[in-house]
Amino acid sequence: MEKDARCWLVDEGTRDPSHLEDLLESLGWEVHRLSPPFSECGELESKGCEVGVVLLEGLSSKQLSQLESLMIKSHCLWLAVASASVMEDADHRRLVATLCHGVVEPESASSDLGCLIKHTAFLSWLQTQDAESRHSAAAMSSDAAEYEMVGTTPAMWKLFQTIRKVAAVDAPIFISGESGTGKELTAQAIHERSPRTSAAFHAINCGALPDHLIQSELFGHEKGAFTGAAQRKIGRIEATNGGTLFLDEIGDLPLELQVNLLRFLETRTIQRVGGLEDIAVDVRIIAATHVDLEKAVEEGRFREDLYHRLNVLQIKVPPLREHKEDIEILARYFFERFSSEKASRLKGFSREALLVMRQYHWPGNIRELINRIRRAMVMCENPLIQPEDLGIERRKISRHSMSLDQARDTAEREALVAALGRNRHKVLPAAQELGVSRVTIYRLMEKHGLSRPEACPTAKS
Ligand SMILES: Nc1ncnc2c1ncn2[C@@H]1O[C@H](COP(=O)(O)OP(=O)(O)OP(=O)(O)O)[C@@H](O)[C@H]1O
Repeated sequence: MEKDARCWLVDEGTRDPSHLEDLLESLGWEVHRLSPPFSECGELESKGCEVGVVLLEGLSSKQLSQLESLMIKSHCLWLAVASASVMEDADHRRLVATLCHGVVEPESASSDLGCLIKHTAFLSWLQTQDAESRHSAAAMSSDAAEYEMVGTTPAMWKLFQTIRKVAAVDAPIFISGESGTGKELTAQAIHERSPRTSAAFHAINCGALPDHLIQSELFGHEKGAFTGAAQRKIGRIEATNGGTLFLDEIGDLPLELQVNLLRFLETRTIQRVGGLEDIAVDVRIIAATHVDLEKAVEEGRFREDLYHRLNVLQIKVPPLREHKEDIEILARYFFERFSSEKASRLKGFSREALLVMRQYHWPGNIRELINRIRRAMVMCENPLIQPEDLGIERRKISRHSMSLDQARDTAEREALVAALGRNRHKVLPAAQELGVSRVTIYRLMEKHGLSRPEACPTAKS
């Protein structure tokens, strides 16, 4: 054992006060003692200890609760030395069950502690490495952060690349995708990267407005145009002059208004309700729907000519189940974003919660993920969010059986996607990380149907 292995030690025991310290030092550990009051111990990061040992003996309940807070705040992993009689107490039991990675009886510490602390320190080191690579993956997706869109998978890189391309031109865009996948966010990202960025971005949900209001909402009206029109009203299209108008749920636009919208797209002018004047307006239209618009055209519910006018450029936002490898990074992103709402003892997600999130089908996509995480952050009573806090019923998790080959394939694909994501889809560093050749990476990408983006989007391109 190298001498620079450092550990914390809490030992207020009534037995031989230096027994554990001597033992740890004889095993090659540099021991740093923590003594009450634990609330004054400050941050524990300074000494570079990866692991801590707590003797659960001789601590008052106040000291125990201060110690618990200290352990939650610390970044190291903890081991308990506790006798069976101490473990009969519920508070001691909870501390061990929720915050410790191992427990040994005082009598067997001399024989068992050495091995346990070595393994725990190694686990702590692995976790630090993992956190760093996740951190750098998040930093690498800073292009995405520019749109406030998170994602490191090929599906999301493709989306970011398309956003950049379509932002540069001024044609209408049609965004399709299931509810909650990020269609509005995509529209906003396009606007922000387009030459129209300094003008307004307005979003209107065509399905949320009653038919009699939507015409005046979109086109405005003149004073006295109809009963109740006491003032002239500027419509959303006119108010967006110079900018981008996002028409969500375009499939719900009544047929007569589809005619007016088509006219606007063809002439670039509008008429307010009750007005005769043609008003020139320069607005880029981005439309979206989560229903099959082609089918609506076939069934005569949507005008074919308007469909073609709107459908010049297409973007499909993938459902969350098609980029499951992003779930963990999205979950951690939203956890940070809502961290002001969380209980102070909450530290993150348990492995089981992450696993359940990966297995779940996410019919409500990213919106559902956000809602479940916010709920879990409020409801959770442990330091780590558990599957039940997320409210995902186990029966809703796909539990289809898998052969060993399928399981290997899934693991291979996940490792590949994660390595490419962490390395901005550059093959060489991903190959080095996975310990394989570039040729193998290309072969695996082909095998798993992963295409490499032509060029990664950059923040200032
Ligand atoms: N890639 C992403 N990264 C971070 N947040 C996202 C991402 N995609 C979507 N969101 C968030 O998910 C929520 C739902 O997104 P959005 O409203 O854009 O979906 P939508 O497809 O337009 O939904 P609907 O069809 O119901 O109108 C929003 O809070 C949005 O900020």
